[in-house]
Amino acid sequence: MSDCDGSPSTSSSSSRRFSLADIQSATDNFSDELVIGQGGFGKVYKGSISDGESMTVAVKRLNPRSRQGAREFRTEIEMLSRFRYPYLVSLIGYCEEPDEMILVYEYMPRGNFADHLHRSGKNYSEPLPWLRRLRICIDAARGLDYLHTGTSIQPDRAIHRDVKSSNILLDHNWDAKISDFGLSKLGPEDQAYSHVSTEVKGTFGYLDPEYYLTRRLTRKSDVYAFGVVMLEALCGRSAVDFSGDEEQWGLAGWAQYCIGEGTVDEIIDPSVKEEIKKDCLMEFVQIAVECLRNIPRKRPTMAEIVVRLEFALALQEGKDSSKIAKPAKLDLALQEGEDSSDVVMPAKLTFTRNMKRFFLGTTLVNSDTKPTSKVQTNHSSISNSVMPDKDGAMSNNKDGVLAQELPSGGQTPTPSFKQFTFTELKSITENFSNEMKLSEGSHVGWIDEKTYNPLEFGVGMAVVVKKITPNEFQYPGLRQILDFLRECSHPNLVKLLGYCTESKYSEANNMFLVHEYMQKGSLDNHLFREGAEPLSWPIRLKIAIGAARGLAFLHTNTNTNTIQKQNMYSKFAAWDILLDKLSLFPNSIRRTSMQSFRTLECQSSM
Ligand SMILES: Nc1ncnc2c1ncn2[C@@H]1O[C@H](COP(=O)(O)OP(=O)(O)OP(=O)(O)O)[C@@H](O)[C@H]1O
Repeated sequence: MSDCDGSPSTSSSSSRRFSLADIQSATDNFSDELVIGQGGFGKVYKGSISDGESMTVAVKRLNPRSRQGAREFRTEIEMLSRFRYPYLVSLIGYCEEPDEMILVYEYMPRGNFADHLHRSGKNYSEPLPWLRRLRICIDAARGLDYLHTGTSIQPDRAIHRDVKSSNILLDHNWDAKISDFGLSKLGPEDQAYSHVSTEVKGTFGYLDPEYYLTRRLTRKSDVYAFGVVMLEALCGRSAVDFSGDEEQWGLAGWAQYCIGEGTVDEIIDPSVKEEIKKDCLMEFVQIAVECLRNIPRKRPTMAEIVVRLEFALALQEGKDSSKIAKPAKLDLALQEGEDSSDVVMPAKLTFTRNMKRFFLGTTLVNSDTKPTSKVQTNHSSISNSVMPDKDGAMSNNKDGVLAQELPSGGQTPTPSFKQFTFTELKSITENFSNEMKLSEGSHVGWIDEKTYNPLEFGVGMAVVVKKITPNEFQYPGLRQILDFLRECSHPNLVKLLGYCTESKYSEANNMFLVHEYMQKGSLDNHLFREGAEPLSWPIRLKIAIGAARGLAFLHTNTNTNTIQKQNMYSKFAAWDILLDKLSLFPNSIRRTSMQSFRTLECQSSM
């Protein structure tokens, strides 16, 4: 497991570097009147920066006496630059000068969840209704699920390590986001249940006892802490409270005792007690109890918690419980007596098949993404002169679609993707040979997993090089497409690795996308192909769950409007679901012949 406590670079492309003068001007020279919070790192100020127009921000200034500060400062920048998601607080920038370390975040006007639950702090006005508490828990669980699951472009996953109600911040609409990543740890993608031995860190009251005893940190430590947050939401008590009898000091222990004794009613926050529907309460308490299980393996995953909390919400909202399907256990393997953490969802959606649909016919949400009169609709009007040259630089032709939409200087708009040269693509696909052809416009090839450099047949990672015709990409333009694809980063979406726009070396102004190769082809092959080995029911269920997750992500998290979100696919079908080699066929041969690749891919949607 890699450790983010090293010294990651603070020069993040996605965060802005501020001067001390900028920050002083934003906070009225760190005026005490603008202090909105105080944590272990230092004071937090409300400020205002201008970036064309003025924006309210939260400014966290390291207290020079904080011993952990420098390390946490770098971890926070590293983490928040990698993981951007609606349920994680956004880092806007930072300031690093000889005696100053300052972080600048989006401002969350309703402060933290803890202050509302425990009725303290400036932001507290009146008790939060139960529905709001439930929705906040769901948002926070989504943020943690994303952190645990990783992104497909950024292969790292992470453990937050300091989940608590004061690290759940609330925006104007009461939407919740996870904050404070200073203690987080990065972990590799391929170890679902990885652990690392660390110096024990976190906050008392939320500390996973197993981690405390063994120093083995896993994602399930976050799950434990999240269970404590759920109990805080239910009981309106702090995780640690020394004001009562000794047995009540720690909320986790006390609440579990009461639940076990059947006296949970006595510890529910009186201000919400009458609001909570019985079946919702039962589901909620059951999830919390499972989060607090002694054996980390037996705790649910954050993904499962999200689904079950959504079910609890549906019950609370009065949906007829007989008509709501109780969520199937995501960890099917648990039903089969295996470790739920090792369950791999083998299904991923392909979403580049008909990209034009994602953009055409509707207006994009961002004002700067709206089609302009300069956008040409006749693809023959895109000439070589507006495409990047061999080094990716753009011409100055201001009338061209791409010239107008790519940043000046031809900087790669999506640094997470590799910009392949056409020569590299030729090398990867053995000169686009028939031997390497998967389907019309798609070739398979091999690259180095780390550098993405071409490798010889069968060595390294298999990828698909897919041709995109001008008809597909001319509207809304390359930059839009790449921005969109960068957003489409989810474990259940086929992972995009890079692209190539060297049109003058390719025929007909095509561009190319390079994405991971899903070795087992599309689902229809396995369901309908004559002679295909039947898929077992648990596998079908896993595939359905994986595909549903991919769709849910496309529907809720991409920067498109509602109509687009609901119409990502005109006809979603089995060939949009691709299967990889993981877990589906555990004994499959690692180096499969091209013939069998092609047999499986013959009806693939790529
Ligand atoms: N982006 C933000 N918008 C609004 N308020 C914020 C923001 N970030 C932090 N705060 C406020 O400042 C408080 C202190 O934040 P900080 O993350 O430094 O500490 P903490 O998590 O409460 O404690 P510790 O750092 O010791 O774990 C938060 O609880 C919150 O009330």
